[in-house]
Amino acid sequence: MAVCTVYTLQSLNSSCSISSPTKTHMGFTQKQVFFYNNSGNKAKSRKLRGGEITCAGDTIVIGLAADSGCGKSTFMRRLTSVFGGAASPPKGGNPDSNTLISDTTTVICLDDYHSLDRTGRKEKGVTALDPRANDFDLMYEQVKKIKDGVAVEKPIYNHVSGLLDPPELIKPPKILVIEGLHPMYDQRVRDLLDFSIYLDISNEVKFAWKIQRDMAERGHSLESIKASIEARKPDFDAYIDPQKQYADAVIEVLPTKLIPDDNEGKVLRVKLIMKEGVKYFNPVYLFDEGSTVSWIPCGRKLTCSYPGIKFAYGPDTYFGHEVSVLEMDGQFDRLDELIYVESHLSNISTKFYGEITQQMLKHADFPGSNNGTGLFQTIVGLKIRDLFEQIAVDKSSGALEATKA
Ligand SMILES: Nc1ncnc2c1ncn2[C@@H]1O[C@H](COP(=O)(O)OP(=O)(O)OP(=O)(O)O)[C@@H](O)[C@H]1O
Ligand SMILES: O=C(CO)[C@H](O)[C@H](O)COP(=O)(O)O
Repeated sequence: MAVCTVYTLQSLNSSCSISSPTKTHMGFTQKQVFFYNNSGNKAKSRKLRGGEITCAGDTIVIGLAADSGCGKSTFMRRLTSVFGGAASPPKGGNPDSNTLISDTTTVICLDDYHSLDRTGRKEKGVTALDPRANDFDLMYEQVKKIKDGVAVEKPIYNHVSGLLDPPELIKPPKILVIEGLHPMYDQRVRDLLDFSIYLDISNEVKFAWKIQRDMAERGHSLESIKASIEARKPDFDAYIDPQKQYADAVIEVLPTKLIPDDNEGKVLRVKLIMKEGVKYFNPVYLFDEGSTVSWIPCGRKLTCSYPGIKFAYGPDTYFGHEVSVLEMDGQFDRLDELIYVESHLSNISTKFYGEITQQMLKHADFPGSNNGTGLFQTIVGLKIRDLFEQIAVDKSSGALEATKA
């Protein structure tokens, strides 16, 4: 019979400590243990053999990188929905907070680590994409603390005023998502990530989306949108784009190949590039793992109007890494028929038959729900849930082993 000791459990995580009486469960003498973080607050809990084990430092960290206006917010809404429950800004806090909190996830926007406000950037002649306009030391220090189970006072960059507002308290969640321009730029921050995603929107498509949003919704002129994209491009190429080489999954959005010389940017070709050999992440495949497949699903079971839909799947290399690539060109006419495509995909980490289709139907009004952007964002959301659950199981069995020692 084993009894867990302060020493074995502390060795799991330096920010844990232990107290409380002994409890017997299935012949296994186990303490009812509680962990406290370094500030003395009782931390999160998880179940272990019927006993309640509460431990700081269980937060997994996901990085999502993309340029502004490339669909990060939409992706976050899909991701938090996979975990259930609505995401909202911290209650009673700054109305211009960029943070979104749900039961399981906290999404922080890395714009909050701008070290220069809008005026400061103008005076120094740097863009927000320039590392000199961002405080990577603080970003690292705070993400590390949250990962270790310690709450932090994170700054807020106010996108309305362009100023740095007083900080807000961020408590360690189960899943912390850091989204923004530079989650993978600084090696120290990159090393804290359990999984990373890069949204790679080609220039043509980015331009079309920017026009759609900034002209229709924000009243900007076509000329000013063009000028803003041009002004950001050198820094985007220098500091943002290179991060994709580090990503575990890349969603690449390109113009369609189904319409010759298309320049409308409405029909999209989307690739999901998945790195091989990443712990807790098994790439999705179509029909047969490792084969090269081309599939036109249009016909009896999937309604397709012009220009149709084409899928492709196969192995490739990406920045010297082995990857699997799933591609979808075209768009769905009827989302309920997506189940036909879903049933031909494997390793999708769903909990029940049709879960992808259900998620897509639930958010049919989100941008990209009729094409590969929505489909692949949903799939990546499910893979993140799976990764989180696998890590939790591993940590629980690690704790159990420790208690047996
Ligand atoms: N998958 C998509 N298909 C079509 N348009 C899209 C898609 N994703 C985003 N967009 C367009 O881009 C705009 C920006 O999307 P979103 O707000 O999700 O991006 P963001 O990266 O969070 O932007 P920002 O950082 O500037 O707040 C949307 O309003 C929409 O017009
Ligand atoms: O690239 C951006 C990240 O979303 C913004 O442009 C950056 O945060 C600067 O913000 P603002 O537009 O308020 O000056």
